[in-house]
Amino acid sequence: MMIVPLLWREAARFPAALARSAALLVLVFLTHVGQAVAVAWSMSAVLRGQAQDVLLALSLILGIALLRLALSLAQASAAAHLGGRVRQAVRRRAMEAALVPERLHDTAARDGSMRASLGDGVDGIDAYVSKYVPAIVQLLLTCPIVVTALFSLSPWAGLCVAAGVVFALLGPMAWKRTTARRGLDHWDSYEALSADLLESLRGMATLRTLGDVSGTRRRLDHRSEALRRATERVMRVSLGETSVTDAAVQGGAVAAAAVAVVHAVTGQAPALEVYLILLLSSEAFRPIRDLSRHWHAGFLGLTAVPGLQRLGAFTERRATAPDHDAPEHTASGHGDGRTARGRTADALRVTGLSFRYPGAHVDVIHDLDLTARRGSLTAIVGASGAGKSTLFDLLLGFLTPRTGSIDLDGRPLRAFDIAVVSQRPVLFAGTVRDNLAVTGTTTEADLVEACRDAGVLNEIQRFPRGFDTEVTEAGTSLSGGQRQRLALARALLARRPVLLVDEPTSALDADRSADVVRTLHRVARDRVVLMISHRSETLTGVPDVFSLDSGHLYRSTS
Ligand SMILES: Nc1ncnc2c1ncn2[C@@H]1O[C@H](COP(=O)(O)OP(=O)(O)OP(=O)(O)O)[C@@H](O)[C@H]1O
Repeated sequence: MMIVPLLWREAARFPAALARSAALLVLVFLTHVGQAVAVAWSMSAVLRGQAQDVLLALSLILGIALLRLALSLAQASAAAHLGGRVRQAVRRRAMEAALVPERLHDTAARDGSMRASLGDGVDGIDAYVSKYVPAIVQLLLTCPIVVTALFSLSPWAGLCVAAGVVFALLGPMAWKRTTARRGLDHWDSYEALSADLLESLRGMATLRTLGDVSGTRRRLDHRSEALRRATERVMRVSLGETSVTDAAVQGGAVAAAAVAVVHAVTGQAPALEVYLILLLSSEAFRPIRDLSRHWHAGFLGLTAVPGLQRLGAFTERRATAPDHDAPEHTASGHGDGRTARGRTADALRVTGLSFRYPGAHVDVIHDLDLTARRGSLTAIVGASGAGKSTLFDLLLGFLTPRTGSIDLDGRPLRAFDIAVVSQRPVLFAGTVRDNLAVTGTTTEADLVEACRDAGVLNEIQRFPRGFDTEVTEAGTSLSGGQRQRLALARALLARRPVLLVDEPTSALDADRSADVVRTLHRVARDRVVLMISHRSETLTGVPDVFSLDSGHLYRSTS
């Protein structure tokens, strides 16, 4: 028997569902005991030749069997309900913890591992909570009753069964540590394989071009082999555990049967008592057999506990600041000067900003001051590794500065003040319309206007289904330039007072690039627009160009 307090706490969060599931399981068990008594009665009646009692006992057995069927169905449904509630709660908390910007900078986090924990790990927890936990409650409540009843019939039989129960429960504890260690090894192998698989699928095109498909296949084969070995080790240890439990159960039942035979031969007990001892000693071990069966069902989830714990799946998060992607509460329209519907702000001011990555010895951003104003574009240039993305992530609140402040019109900048177009924009599976409207409900006119401004309207209108065209996962059905311009349209539709744009024209030809830059200049009349760019043509006409060099910001002379 393995108790995981964390999972018990999860089950206890739903006391009514847990009580219903356990109570029904106890009732199902009591029908087994009732049936055992009725069978003993019928057999002793047969011996005594009392036909009426035999008939009565048989009717009782049939009635109990029907009752058990109904109770078992109700119990299965109660257990599924409990498991479903726990699964939902754990997954919700894990998702809340996983879908935070800080995760972007968690260098240890791998999407495949997270997927394994959130999927199979949480499903496994369901099995532990909905089946194993009620089975333990059943064991604790019913075993003492049956053993006491056996004691009252025959102290020796009671003693044999009690010893069998204790040995069946405590025996496997001898290698509890090995079981736990092998279980965790198994989960680690499983997570690693899931993570590698996902990464290989995502990078398939690159792997093909690099000619490393066979190398990746070999790596995945090694992972699979490691998982197979880990699974076998778990199976071996669990087989040992099952054998000990079975030996204890069989030993206890056989010893009690021997006592019953002695009673029968010596005539110490009437036939009814002998039959009762035989049948009840078998029933006394039923909760242990149930427990053993459910333990294996919940084992995968149990081993996923540390991974889920690292994800924060067992910790209730306090209410946080409004979601970065929360829909705007302003009226519709993407205020680009022609509509006055979006909120506006005058100045974004960064003062004395410093940042250092955890574990690093030097700051990536040094005492940085910057003011970007509404009315005209502000651009930042800098070599690779200068800290541009880090600065954007600080502005977006994905990272917490070591010193300094970021204000919008004199108050702290909030994540939902900002719309962003990143260098490699993320699109989601769904229609073009779904992707554009992620920041809130949008009218057709808004969509058309934003797409025209972003220079992507003509192409969308040429798609056979227009805005209802399906975009495949990660936007792979669109060109890089189309993705970039759709992302710009999406950012315009967000109607936020600050727009951050990272290399807005990196995937565009000269004509489209000029269109986008014109749009940004126009948008900047009504918003604070801060742009990272390397291309000189995008910097033409930009009054405020800053240069970032190893985390230090200088006003650029170009
Ligand atoms: N998660 C991280 N942990 C530790 N160091 C990091 C992390 N992310 C970035 N860095 C380091 O911070 C420095 C700045 O990186 P950053 O990505 O901000 O540069 P960048 O100017 O955006 O570069 P690029 O133009 O190539 O995108 C680099 O030296 C980089 O190695």
